[in-house]
Amino acid sequence: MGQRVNKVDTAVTSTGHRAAVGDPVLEIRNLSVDYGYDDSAVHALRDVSLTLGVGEVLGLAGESGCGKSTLAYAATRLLPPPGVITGGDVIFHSSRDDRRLDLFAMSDDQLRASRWDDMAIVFQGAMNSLNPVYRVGKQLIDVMTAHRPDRSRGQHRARAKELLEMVGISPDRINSYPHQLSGGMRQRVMIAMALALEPQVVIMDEPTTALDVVMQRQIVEQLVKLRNELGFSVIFITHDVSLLIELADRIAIMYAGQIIEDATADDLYRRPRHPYTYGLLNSFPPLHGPRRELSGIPGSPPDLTALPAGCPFHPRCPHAFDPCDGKRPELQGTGREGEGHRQVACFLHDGYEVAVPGHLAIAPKPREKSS
Ligand SMILES: Nc1ncnc2c1ncn2[C@@H]1O[C@H](COP(=O)(O)OP(=O)(O)OP(=O)(O)O)[C@@H](O)[C@H]1O
Repeated sequence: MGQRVNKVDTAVTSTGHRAAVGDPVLEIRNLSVDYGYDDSAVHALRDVSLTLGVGEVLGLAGESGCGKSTLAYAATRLLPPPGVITGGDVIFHSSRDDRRLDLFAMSDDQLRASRWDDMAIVFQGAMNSLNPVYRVGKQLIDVMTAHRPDRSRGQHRARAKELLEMVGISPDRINSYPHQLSGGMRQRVMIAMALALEPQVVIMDEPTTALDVVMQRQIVEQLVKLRNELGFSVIFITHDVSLLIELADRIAIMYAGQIIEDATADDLYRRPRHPYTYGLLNSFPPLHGPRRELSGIPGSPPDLTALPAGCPFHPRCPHAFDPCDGKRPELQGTGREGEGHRQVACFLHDGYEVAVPGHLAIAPKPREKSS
């Protein structure tokens, strides 16, 4: 039924993560978004570039307010006012039929046809967006009927049952109303809905945040299983980087509207390069391994209407030195052997490694602040 991963080399690492970033399915290039205009504009995204590979699970993490949801809304052209896209492109490459879609150049009709079919989105609090007066089966069938009017209701009903089963819900729940399902089950229904038309990209914004840890874990495991079976690509947004270490192939860390580090999940976990990544890893308890003391990140993110000069993290950074308050570091490769993919926006990254207690013992080599 679903498309299988057969186009890309998806080498699986010892931890089960896929290592390769295959052909791109979604390219976000230099995307910038403001809320409002002029001096009071909130610069929610600044020059964000991110590529999602075919079959890849890309995690996007960062503190609240760093722009994760804005990225999801803007990249799918669902940004509500007063959000304004001030620059950039989003390109979708269909690996099924070699279509290349420039999302910002598409008409509304083209966008409507592409949504759910090419890209599906599960937004924050989606489980509460099921219509309480309709049975879940009807809601699944309605989405499919709108996009596949040539198929019979019987076919859609059979597919709805299959989808429920795929996400771990008994197919006889097709006649249940949303209030008859637990929060976890409602969230699974939303995932089933997102997968109904076999999209190539699924964007999930904090899909498990409202659920307890056990349920979160089950849903994440299910998602990985489905991705392995069906081969879709995922952008998974969360503030919980520990969850991403378990789930994602690659993780991009956002701070103040920018990507500040982008690396495979293994690399990010073992060798975080950006001091903010280090702080973030040290703010959440690991799902596995020994307990450790969590220190968090002192201070708070900057006001996005008046960003500090230089690196936006420098006022909170314990390692800030000369260039940090004057020049904005670019997101760039580290140039290190074996780190072909990793990118980091930090003046320290060259020849510098930080260690996260409880994550990995690499001796930190902090540089002295120059006087
Ligand atoms: N409608 C709006 N008007 C003005 N500013 C907004 C609006 N929506 C979001 N913002 C601002 O844009 C920035 C990015 O918000 P966004 O919701 O994208 O962050 P986030 O990382 O997804 O946060 P969270 O994890 O809390 O969902 C924040 O500073 C937020 O205050």
